[in-house]
Amino acid sequence: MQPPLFSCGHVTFVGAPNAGKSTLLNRLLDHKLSIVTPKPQTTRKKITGIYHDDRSQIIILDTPGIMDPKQSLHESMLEITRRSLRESDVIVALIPFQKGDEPIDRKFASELIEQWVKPTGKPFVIALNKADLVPEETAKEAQTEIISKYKPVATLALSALTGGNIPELVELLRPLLPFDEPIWPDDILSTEPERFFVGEIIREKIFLQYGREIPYSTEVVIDEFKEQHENNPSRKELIRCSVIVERNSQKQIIVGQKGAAIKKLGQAARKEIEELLDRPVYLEIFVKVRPDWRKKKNLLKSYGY
Ligand SMILES: Nc1nc2c(ncn2[C@@H]2O[C@H](COP(=O)(O)OP(=O)(O)OP(=O)(O)O)[C@@H](O)[C@H]2O)c(=O)[nH]1
Repeated sequence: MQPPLFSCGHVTFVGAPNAGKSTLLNRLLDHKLSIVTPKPQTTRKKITGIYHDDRSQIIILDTPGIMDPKQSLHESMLEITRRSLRESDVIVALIPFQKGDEPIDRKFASELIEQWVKPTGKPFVIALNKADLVPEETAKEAQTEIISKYKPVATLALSALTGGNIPELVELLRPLLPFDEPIWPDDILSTEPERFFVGEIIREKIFLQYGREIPYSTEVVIDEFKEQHENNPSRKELIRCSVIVERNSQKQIIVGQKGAAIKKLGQAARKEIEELLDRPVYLEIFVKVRPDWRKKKNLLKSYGY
């Protein structure tokens, strides 16, 4: 008897900031890979997560949310999303339900599908996320409307937060992928290196701890990531990083009174980095002012945008 055919391919998650793309990626992988915060525009770079089961390998590209670009950083983020769409075999357009009179943002949904998804010519699924926020009847009506308007390969109402209809999404995607051997070994969850995730954890803690414009004006750069030698009694991993801000006043906020805020940041980040790496870590954080870094192409390039 022939063994069952194996499917392997690239799927891009695309949608508005805060649609729940990162939550969905983490839910599918059953692992916190992509940082999640209640603030929009948390994801700034493409995150690759690899889903495995005995019949498929789905290489998922989580992308920065689509928004009106207000500065060079946003342009670079949108270019990352465009590139991911080009690399994908299938697209999952994420449209979240919202509380209130309108169950979904119809204007944005139309822009997303007509301007971003359809021009790629790739097969697409529309996932209506946050289905836990609306009654089942509302979700069904929205699905009917979406099918007749945009003619996707399929639609599905799901909840990345509660896990509702997540296995069904995999079942929908599998037949849309090429029949192919797995590209990656089955114990690999991501192709990004450890230092990338270390930077992301620090960025997440900044998003969670500081208010207003601070998270958006901040970038994290890992300057040094060094395993300590056997003869060092603490044998801790040494991680030196820079938190880049745009103005001196922001530096003062990051540091806080007598360094209290940066100490809190360091403690929260270190705890999670140690969980990720499964070894003790010595984390040093420096704050550097780089005026208008979000508008400067050369600086953005050096930060990986
Ligand atoms: N109620 C509800 N909330 C959700 C669901 N999925 C995600 N969220 C919440 O929505 C917020 C944004 O989620 P993210 O996963 O960071 O969204 P994103 O699309 O990756 O956002 P960006 O990084 O801005 O592009 C978080 O507070 C999540 O907890 C869901 O199914 N139901």
